[in-house]
Amino acid sequence: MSNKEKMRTTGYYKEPGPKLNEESPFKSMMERFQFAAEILELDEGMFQYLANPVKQITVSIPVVMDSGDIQVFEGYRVIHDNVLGPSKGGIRFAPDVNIEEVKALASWMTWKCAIANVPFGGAKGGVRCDPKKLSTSELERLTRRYTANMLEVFGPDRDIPAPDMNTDEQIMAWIMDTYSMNAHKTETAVVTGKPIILGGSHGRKEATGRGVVTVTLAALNKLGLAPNKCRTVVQGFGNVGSVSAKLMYEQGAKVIGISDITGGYYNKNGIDIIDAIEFAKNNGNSLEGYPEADKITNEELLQLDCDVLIPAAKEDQISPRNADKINARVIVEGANGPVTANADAILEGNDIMVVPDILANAGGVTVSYFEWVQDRQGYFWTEERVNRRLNRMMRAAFDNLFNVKEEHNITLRQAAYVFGINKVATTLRMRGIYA
Ligand SMILES: NC(=O)C1=CN([C@@H]2O[C@H](COP(=O)(O)OP(=O)(O)OC[C@H]3O[C@@H](n4cnc5c(N)ncnc54)[C@H](O)[C@@H]3O)[C@@H](O)[C@H]2O)C=CC1
Ligand SMILES: O=C(O)CCC(=O)C(=O)O
Repeated sequence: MSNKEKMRTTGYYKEPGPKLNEESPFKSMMERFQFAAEILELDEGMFQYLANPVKQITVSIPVVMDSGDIQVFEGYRVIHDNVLGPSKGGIRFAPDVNIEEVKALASWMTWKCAIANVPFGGAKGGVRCDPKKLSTSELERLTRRYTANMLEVFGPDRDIPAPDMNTDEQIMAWIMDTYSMNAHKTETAVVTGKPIILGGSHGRKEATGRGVVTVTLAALNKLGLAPNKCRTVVQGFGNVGSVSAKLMYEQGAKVIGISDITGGYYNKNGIDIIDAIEFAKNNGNSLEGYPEADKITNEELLQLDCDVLIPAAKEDQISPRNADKINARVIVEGANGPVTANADAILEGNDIMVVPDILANAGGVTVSYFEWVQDRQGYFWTEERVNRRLNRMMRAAFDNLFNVKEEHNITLRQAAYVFGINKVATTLRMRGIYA
């Protein structure tokens, strides 16, 4: 049976047709998985094992709102796999998050942890809510109730959440506290991305953006481009985007475009990113009204003529709809899933190198691993040590995948899936779970 047929039997593969959502992250993930499975000649049992998450949990989260009314939210946690170790992955709060999206994000975490060489499986969580419409105390009650519903799932040796879109160190602190109250002891290692005072790690907040820039520099080196000659565009100005923009700026790159949910901001002479970060900080974390650049749309931003494009907002931003209009030499995926699977070939055909998400944004989970190690040892590292080790691990991961790419004559994304899936499959065979 071909892998395509196997996917049909599990319902994962859908023939292209009018009902198909061509920009579904889960579909993108499965198409790339299928390609790698064929190269690796995975047998059917292994294919089925790795295609299916080990656990999918959906919970109802009743919250007493400030008005006194009860509102019920839906929350998810998907454990894709725990073969390499306890499962690991962020939690996002967003109005449109759903179980299919969380399933894709959880399996990306599995391959990402394998590539980053950290001893974790993959998981992801989400709560369907609009955090901007919640007061701080509503957000706290929501987070604590979600955590209470996940007490049997989370645990420092079982499943360890972290921040993702619209979640931050305060939310991680509430998760840690709720879990600890129920465990009757302080359990810092149950979650990463915490405030430093609660056992967080130096450098975790900046880690994802820092890792993005490490692999960007490695990619530019392969292309023979000097960072200080590169016009850079960054989509998204949250945790990942703002740090990536700042570190590229500090490398001497001219950052000509930045953006957030309010739109794009373009200045052909380059934007002072330190100034833009300060502006957003004093403007409710928003770039709206940023005076030092022209306002453009997010769509126009993605099509700017540049050397480096870092999509660091959300999934499905570059698809066949606009892939042909991308004018970059290299795309470095700060976000998870910003390029859809059916845009890959268009970008490749236009000779645009793509550094895939499961490599490019692995700096976050790498420093989360450092945080977990520090919490368990009760011994904390300096920021300099964290950054040095992060840089070394990201560079090693890039070089490793570049070798796989050259060996098989495939793209860096295909190399990432081939390496990640092969590592998990090999471990699984050795553990004997599959026997
Ligand atoms: N925070 C982390 O450590 C990691 C995050 N990621 C991924 O990076 C991406 C961004 O995450 P964070 O920076 O943590 O989120 P965040 O919530 O801090 O920032 C998201 C940013 O994207 C902007 N945005 C949202 N929708 C947009 C749109 N349609 N167009 C343009 N901008 C838009 C928001 O305004 C905000 O500036 C997500 O895909 C996330 O899964 C990946 C690895 C780790
Ligand atoms: O830091 C972590 O554990 C996971 C971060 C995350 O959710 C991701 O890499 O997508």
